[in-house]
Amino acid sequence: MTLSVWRFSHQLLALASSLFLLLASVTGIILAFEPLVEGSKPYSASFNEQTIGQTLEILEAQYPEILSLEVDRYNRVLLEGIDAEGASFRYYVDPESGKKLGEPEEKSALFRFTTNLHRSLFLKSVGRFFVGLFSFLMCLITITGFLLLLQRQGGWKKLYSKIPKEDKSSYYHVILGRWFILPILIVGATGVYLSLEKFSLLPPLALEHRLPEQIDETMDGTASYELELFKNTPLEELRKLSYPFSEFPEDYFEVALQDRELWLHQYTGEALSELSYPFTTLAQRWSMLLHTGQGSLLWAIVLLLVGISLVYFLYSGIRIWGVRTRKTKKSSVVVVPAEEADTILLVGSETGNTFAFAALLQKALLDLGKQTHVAELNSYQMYPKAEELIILTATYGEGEHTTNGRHFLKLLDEVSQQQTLNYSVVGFGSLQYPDFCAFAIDIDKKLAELPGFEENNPLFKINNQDFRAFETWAQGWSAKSGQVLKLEPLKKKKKKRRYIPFEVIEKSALNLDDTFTLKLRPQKKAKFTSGDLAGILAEDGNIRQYSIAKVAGDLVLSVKKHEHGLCSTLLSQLAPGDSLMINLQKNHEFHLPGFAQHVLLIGNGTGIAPYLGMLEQHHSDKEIHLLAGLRTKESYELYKPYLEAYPPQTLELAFSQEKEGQYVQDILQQKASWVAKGLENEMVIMICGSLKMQNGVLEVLENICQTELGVPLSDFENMEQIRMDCY
Ligand SMILES: Cc1cc2nc3c(=O)[nH]c(=O)nc-3n(C[C@H](O)[C@H](O)[C@H](O)COP(=O)(O)O)c2cc1C
Repeated sequence: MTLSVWRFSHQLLALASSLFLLLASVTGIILAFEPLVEGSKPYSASFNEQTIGQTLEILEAQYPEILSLEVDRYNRVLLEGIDAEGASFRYYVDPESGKKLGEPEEKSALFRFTTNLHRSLFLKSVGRFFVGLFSFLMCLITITGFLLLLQRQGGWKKLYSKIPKEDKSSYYHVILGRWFILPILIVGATGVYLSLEKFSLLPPLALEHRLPEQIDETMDGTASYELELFKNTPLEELRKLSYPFSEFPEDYFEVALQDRELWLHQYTGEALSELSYPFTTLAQRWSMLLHTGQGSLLWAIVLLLVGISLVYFLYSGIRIWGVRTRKTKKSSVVVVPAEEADTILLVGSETGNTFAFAALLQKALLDLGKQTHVAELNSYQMYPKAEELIILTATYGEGEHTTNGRHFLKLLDEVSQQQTLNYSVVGFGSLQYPDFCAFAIDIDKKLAELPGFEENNPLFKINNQDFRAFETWAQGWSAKSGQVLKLEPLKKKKKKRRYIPFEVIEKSALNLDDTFTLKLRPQKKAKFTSGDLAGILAEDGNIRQYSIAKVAGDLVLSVKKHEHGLCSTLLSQLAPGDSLMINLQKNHEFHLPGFAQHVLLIGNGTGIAPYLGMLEQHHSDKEIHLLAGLRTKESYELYKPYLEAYPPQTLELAFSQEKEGQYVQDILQQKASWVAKGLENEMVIMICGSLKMQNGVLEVLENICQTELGVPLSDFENMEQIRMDCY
């Protein structure tokens, strides 16, 4: 079965039973306190291997007439009898001294009310039926959830491996799911079992004893505690012992032990009848214990946590579902039929984000007059008028296809187009997964092999739905086609951005590369750190983001002035004393992780900026190396004051426009064995700057890992040892 079927079932079942589950969870939380309250009362005894016989001897010496003796789940010994004044009594006793401990109390009104609600919703049999049904649905929800978890984690072996942090609700939904799946399944299954039993759908629990035809007439006065069974059976084995009605040998002891029931001749101790409990009785008792926690404080606490976790699952599940439905609503407003379109935009998406990118692209293509048809990968068909095919796709599982793209590779073989299609593939993935954009890579390879397809733009991979990277791809497309694709900014969440005023403290002159640095001081309380992003609103209403450094509390950024760059022009015109509004955004993935002791910072051009702050902040607690790619020696002057104030352990500079014509990749390759050793010793490598440089560096790193260590780079990516912020 496919991922989407499991997800659909999981969501549908959860939605259908959400009200019941909420009610059952809240009442379950209250009822989990019952065993805690009961267990805390001072009536429980420790039996210390005491036998039934020893207990009877102690009790018979103190109480003139005993009717029955019962040991309950809390190890409380309940004695029923008639006292010297002829009055009947029923109380807990200490089996070692025979002393009265206290009288059984009635179940509290709160627990009675809640039990009724939990068991039958106050609807008697009808209610019980629904409770049983919903308990069954809860089992199905748990099983489908587990299958989704397996899919997500990439199999059993990785079930407890790291969970990439996406949004908070999914993250904790999965974390709690891993821990509570088994207890929830137990609660659900025992709930179903107890309901079946109440509807007499299971064999009856009562045993059918039969007396033998002949009963020994002996009445020799042997004391009951002398009887063999009582002498040899520990008290903890006993559930209930009922004394004979009279002294006649036809009346017998009724003994219920943990595993069987006996009728004992009251003088000879002969077993007149002995029947073992069938499986159903034991299952009923275990179900009761596991469903209610009665008798086990530890399990009662687990049940309490199960109740709380179920409430959280409902809350987070509804949030996840809401977010997905919103995202999956494909915002493509214009519908161009496949038969009419000259441009085909096919999308592989699971949770809808890629559709949001596709919608922007479709809009931009339509603006260029291209008749753009948008569809899922699985809808691939003949496109009689198409000239161009653009594929945007995510990757799931262990580098696998999205559900809506699972037939695509097969369809490519089966459906042949009449004319040649120019194609471009854009992969959306996450570097937190070992097989980054693997599905896009597969598609790209397949198209390259098939006749009738010609590559228009090379495969482009985007990490973490990075809109800046998508813009870079669009620029590549524009350069190739000679038409400018104008993408509207991605409307992610309609979060109100908070802008904080900063004052310009310093601005360097433009260097040969048209690059300059800005030092800005917050005019209000502002929380940020090196590696975070500064969003600056340009005249066209779009926001440009810059990686920033925090140096002595000030914000430092490096900007390359582009000829037509609205934002970079605006920034280049600032002078000390001017004010600038900045929207600060946390960029956790590009912070130095706490565990890192050795760090290799790799950057080119303006991508060096965040490192200036990291060097200052972590100068004393980490060993930091910097490998920087610049055009000329003069380009270095911009960063020199910062790097001299807090110099890295080693500084390597690659100048692409000087005689030696070096790139950071070249230096990295020269240091291959040092890099490999570092990675083995938990060194963290950070990469900031152009995507071209990032791709080159990743290629060299992959090569180093394979040749020097015999492992893929993804091993280190998964350990969060590779961190990137490229654009
Ligand atoms: C369960 C799961 C598995 C994923 N597996 C991969 C993977 O193997 N490779 C990869 O590059 N990205 C992987 N991703 C990341 C997604 O492909 C990425 O977040 C993508 O942008 C999601 O797009 P969508 O919202 O359109 O589905 C995975 C994400 C999830 C939730």
